[in-house]
Amino acid sequence: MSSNYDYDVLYLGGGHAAFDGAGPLAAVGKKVAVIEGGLWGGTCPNRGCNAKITLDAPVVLQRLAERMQGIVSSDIKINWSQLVMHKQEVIEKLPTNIAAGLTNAGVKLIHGYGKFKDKHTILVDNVAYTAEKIVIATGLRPNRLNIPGNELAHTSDDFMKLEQLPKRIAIIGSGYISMEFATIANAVGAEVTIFMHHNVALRNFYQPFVQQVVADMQKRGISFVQEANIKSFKKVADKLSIQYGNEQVKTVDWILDATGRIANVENLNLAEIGIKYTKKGITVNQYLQTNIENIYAAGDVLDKLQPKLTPTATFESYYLYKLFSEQTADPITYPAIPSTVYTSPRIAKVGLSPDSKDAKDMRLVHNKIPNDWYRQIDKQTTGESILIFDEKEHLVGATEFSEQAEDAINTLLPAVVFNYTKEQMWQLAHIFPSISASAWHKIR
Ligand SMILES: Cc1cc2nc3c(=O)[nH]c(=O)nc-3n(C[C@H](O)[C@H](O)[C@H](O)COP(=O)(O)OP(=O)(O)OC[C@H]3O[C@@H](n4cnc5c(N)ncnc54)[C@H](O)[C@@H]3O)c2cc1C
Ligand SMILES: NC(=O)c1ccc[n+]([C@@H]2O[C@H](COP(=O)([O-])OP(=O)(O)OC[C@H]3O[C@@H](n4cnc5c(N)ncnc54)[C@H](O)[C@@H]3O)[C@@H](O)[C@H]2O)c1
Repeated sequence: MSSNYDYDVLYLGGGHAAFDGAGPLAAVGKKVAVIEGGLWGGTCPNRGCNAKITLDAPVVLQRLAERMQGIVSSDIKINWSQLVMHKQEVIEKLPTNIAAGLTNAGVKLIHGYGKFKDKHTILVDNVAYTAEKIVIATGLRPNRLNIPGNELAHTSDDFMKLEQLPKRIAIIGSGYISMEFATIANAVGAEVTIFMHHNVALRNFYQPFVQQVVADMQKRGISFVQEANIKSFKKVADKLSIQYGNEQVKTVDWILDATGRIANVENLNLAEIGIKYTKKGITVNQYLQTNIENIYAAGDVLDKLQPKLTPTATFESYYLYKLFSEQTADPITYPAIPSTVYTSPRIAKVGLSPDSKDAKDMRLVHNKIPNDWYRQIDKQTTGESILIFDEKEHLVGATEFSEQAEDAINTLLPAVVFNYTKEQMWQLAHIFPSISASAWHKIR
């Protein structure tokens, strides 16, 4: 431990990028503090993953009942205000639990927004905290379209707190948040219109699968406006109007701006102490180290190629724990990071995409999900997967759209990350029947 500073490691921001590594680091004897201005746990538990998936749970039930129509009563209606209350009950303990976990591990918690005073000092409400190493983990915030009337639009944070679901909802953008929230709002009964920037939704996912999910959403009444070119939002009596395209107008009750998220790099005095960053986030080397030797960064706030997701933030936080506790001196080597869009059906993927250049000469196995007996038990009638094998028959990529795509892809993750041989694959005797047994049956 360094004697010159208050702490060995000080994290700025209290999301996954900080707390997943901060606890273990304190547990091995380092003096650690975390500064958080908002809720402990950051975006994922409070206004991201955990909150969103709770709102999605009755959609899954509704779809299941719809498929099992005739066997069970299919008329499942979702009570939005009860659902939002349930979501709140599920997530409201999380910040306290995360804070308690950190405190128990020996981490000092400092509440407030911090900024750099110098390269070893963070100021919170004019109180100085010094550390040998500082990790910037301040995450992202919602982008706001730079158009007249943008103050009339809302964010994903606002959506999840709505006490009543508005009747007509416009969603700007067609990325993760747009597609997931449109699915939920539509299932609850709202009339949803998605205004696309260009003509491609979920651009980082395998488009033939995305198109099938879009077609399903359209069948359920969600409208997609391509190349929307949004010009302004206006308030007209108690409604909102959207000016877009070629003098076109759409009247709605509520607008969700889901045009991406931007890095929290302002108000930290980064420029004053010379830390390099771009508008995509903080610039780091292969050790997650900024251009200032003792200052690191992790999580969504990084300018990086990896997806800005919780598993990435957790992996980076854990890497810094190992680096700071001298368990590694190696640069960070990212594993394949899986990702899911929680539409219904979902789209999930890991590793190589079927349309990538690297997959061109590989063996691609195309499966129709409804052909699998296990998916027939709840009458799944759509869904496909593509598995990609290299010349040594290692699984190097998998992508699926189906009701349980996230579980199918998750279960295949070790085969992709650890390059399992056929023999190793046979060493895994999965519980049967299960989604794991079903997914692994296809790769052995
Ligand atoms: C609606 C939504 C749904 C999502 N769903 C998923 C999902 O299903 N799966 C998935 O993997 N990912 C999902 N994500 C992404 C996931 O939430 C993020 O990748 C993850 O939270 C990143 O963690 P982080 O620690 O880097 O940043 P954050 O969790 O954003 O934490 C940063 C923290 O820093 C704090 N902070 C900022 N500035 C300061 C300052 N100056 N001083 C002190 N504190 C500061 C903020 O208050 C915040 O708590 C979702 C995101 C959103 C918005
Ligand atoms: N299931 C998950 O893992 C999950 C869910 C939600 C969010 N997230 C994370 O949060 C991030 C932010 O989500 P997001 O959906 O806001 O971002 P996104 O990058 O996924 O999508 C942004 C969308 O906005 C569009 N857009 C950009 N500028 C526009 C403009 N001027 N007019 C109209 N459309 C415009 C883009 O074309 C794109 O469709 C994601 O990238 C992801 O990292 C993950």
